[in-house]
Amino acid sequence: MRLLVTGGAGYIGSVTTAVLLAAGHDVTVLDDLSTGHRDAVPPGAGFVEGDVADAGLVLAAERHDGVLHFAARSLVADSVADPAEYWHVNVGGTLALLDAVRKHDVPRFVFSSTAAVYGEPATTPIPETAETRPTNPYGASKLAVDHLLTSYANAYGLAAVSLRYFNVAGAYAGLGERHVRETHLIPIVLQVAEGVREHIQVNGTDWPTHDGTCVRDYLHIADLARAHVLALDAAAPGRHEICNLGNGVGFSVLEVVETARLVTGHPIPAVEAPRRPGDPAVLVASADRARNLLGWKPEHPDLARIIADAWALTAP
Ligand SMILES: NC(=O)c1ccc[n+]([C@@H]2O[C@H](COP(=O)([O-])OP(=O)(O)OC[C@H]3O[C@@H](n4cnc5c(N)ncnc54)[C@H](O)[C@@H]3O)[C@@H](O)[C@H]2O)c1
Ligand SMILES: O=c1ccn([C@@H]2O[C@H](COP(=O)(O)OP(=O)(O)O[C@H]3O[C@H](CO)[C@@H](O)[C@H](O)[C@H]3O)[C@@H](O)[C@H]2O)c(=O)[nH]1
Repeated sequence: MRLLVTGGAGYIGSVTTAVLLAAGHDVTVLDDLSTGHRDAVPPGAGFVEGDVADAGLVLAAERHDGVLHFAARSLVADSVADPAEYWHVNVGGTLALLDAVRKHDVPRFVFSSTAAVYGEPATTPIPETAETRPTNPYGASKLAVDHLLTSYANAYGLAAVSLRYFNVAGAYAGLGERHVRETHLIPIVLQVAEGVREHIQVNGTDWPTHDGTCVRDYLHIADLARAHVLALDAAAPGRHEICNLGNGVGFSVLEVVETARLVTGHPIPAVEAPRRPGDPAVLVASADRARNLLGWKPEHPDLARIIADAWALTAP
């Protein structure tokens, strides 16, 4: 297929681009490089520097079979402090992109949704049928797009798939997390191991979890990327499919730090810090739907392996 990948210079978009190319697809990346890197775009993909709202220029030039939409603002705490950009980019930008998709008759649309749409879940692991009550504007903006896609599939026949990622980590094909301002747990923990930071701050030790720290479901980037290739095949006209992507096992912040100590052989000092605004206590996926609909199964569920792959790329 000929595909447009928005956000393909970012962490998840670049790895997925590499996997799509390996699967034989043609890929053009559209990215404004606001948080991504030009050199992360895999060789073999076309590159256009621009905003998602400029997608019409790319889609007008050539017929495309699908769009994979990764470009977004995606930091929970930032979205609480300054929500405007989250609504503008994540909802306004996506709406402009979908206008271009309709105008140029692009049949398939795969969207990076998130576990953050669920908020504090009533049950764990979380199925797609769980109530959606996001605890931060980031999750709310992604949920708004999920609703948008349902209506576009129903009314305009779009073949849409929302993939609700839980916490993506690790590295693949020489590509890993490389944010200028890093906020994600595993890359920060590895920066401590590397000696770039003195310690890891544990954001809250009084959460209602077994050790008082937040629990997340960490998924290998290679497994996540593969789900996108499967989603393109599963997409059906007039349907909006929603699938969680996670391993179904949760690890606390302290368990992640301890695993990273074992993997790296470094002490990784941890200090207690206040809770981070917008954080839910526990997010663990039920990914049964992805298994059944996409035929997807994680191949690298081991947390130590996920951390080791990231460490292999960053280790001094
Ligand atoms: N990292 C995770 O654990 C996680 C979990 C759930 C969902 N997601 C979603 O996955 C997607 C990718 O996340 P990531 O971690 O790779 O983030 P990232 O910041 O590394 O990548 C985002 C990319 O989009 C580009 N971009 C941002 N705004 C743009 C715009 N208006 N026009 C064009 N390009 C733009 C950035 O330059 C960057 O290259 C996001 O939609 C995010 O919400 C991530
Ligand atoms: O220095 C740090 C960094 C993080 N954390 C905690 O570690 C957990 C995981 O945090 P992080 O790695 O920042 O991921 P999340 O905030 O869970 O968000 C990620 O995972 C979500 C899905 O669960 C996605 O929607 C988001 O885009 C993605 O950033 C949270 O409890 C954080 O408060 C710390 O304690 N110290």
